[in-house]
Amino acid sequence: MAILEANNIVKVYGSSSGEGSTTALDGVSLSVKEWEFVAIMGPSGSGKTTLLNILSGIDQPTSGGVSIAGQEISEMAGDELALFRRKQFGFVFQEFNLLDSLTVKENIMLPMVLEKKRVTEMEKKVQDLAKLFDIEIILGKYPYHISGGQQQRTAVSRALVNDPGIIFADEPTGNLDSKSSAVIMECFEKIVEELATTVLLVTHDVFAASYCHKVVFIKDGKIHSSIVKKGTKKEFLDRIMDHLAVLGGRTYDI
Ligand SMILES: Nc1ncnc2c1ncn2[C@@H]1O[C@H](COP(=O)(O)OP(=O)(O)OP(=O)(O)O)[C@@H](O)[C@H]1O
Repeated sequence: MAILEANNIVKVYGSSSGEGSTTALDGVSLSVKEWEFVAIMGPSGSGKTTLLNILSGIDQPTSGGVSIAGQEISEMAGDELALFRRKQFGFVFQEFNLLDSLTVKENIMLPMVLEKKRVTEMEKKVQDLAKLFDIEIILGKYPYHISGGQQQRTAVSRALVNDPGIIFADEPTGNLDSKSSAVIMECFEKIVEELATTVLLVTHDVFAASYCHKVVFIKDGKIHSSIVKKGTKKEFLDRIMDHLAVLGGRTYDI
């Protein structure tokens, strides 16, 4: 069953008269199934972040609609959308976005505090996620005393505390070395396989994309093609590279 449906999304930045405007998305339709693990790739400026922001309700399309679990988010009012996003979505960004004044444990708990969850429930959730992502021993530390990979695993845990239906991630390995990137992508695999959550990410990183079930390629604001994983990770990585070579644009991280 599809958890996310995007229908003919158009996004124009700037004046609608056309003078100085940029058409970032030009009729994008996309369907993501429950428990699917999908990467969006494409050259710089092709519209990836714009698409992710519209699918996750951060930004509004100029036209077209997005429905999540059967609910049209483009028709929701401000407060209703904010509540829906808090309950249904988890976010992971390149920059980790942790609060330096809070410990790892407090950072993970924060979204549950906002939801006024019971302390025992919050404690259990933090312990379960910390165990799953191997960050139990750093729960009492502050973000500036842990590595980038540990910070990102903290951010991934925080994104999951309210049991979202979908995790949106924008370049989640962009600030990590190759070893930490592999660990983060294994965390996303666990999110899909063990927590039965859908993951949609934007990446320039071919290695990261090779962990996904499917890669959607975007060029000049349009869906260019998509490929589904078959065979080994290495075989999928080679096919992704072949598609990117056809797509052209900037050099990708490998
Ligand atoms: N707020 C904005 N105002 C005006 N134009 C914008 C804005 N945000 C993005 N754009 C333009 O829209 C197009 C798509 O940008 P977007 O950031 O979605 O691409 P991207 O594929 O994520 O790029 P990158 O890989 O470099 O991050 C680009 O031409 C960009 O310059």
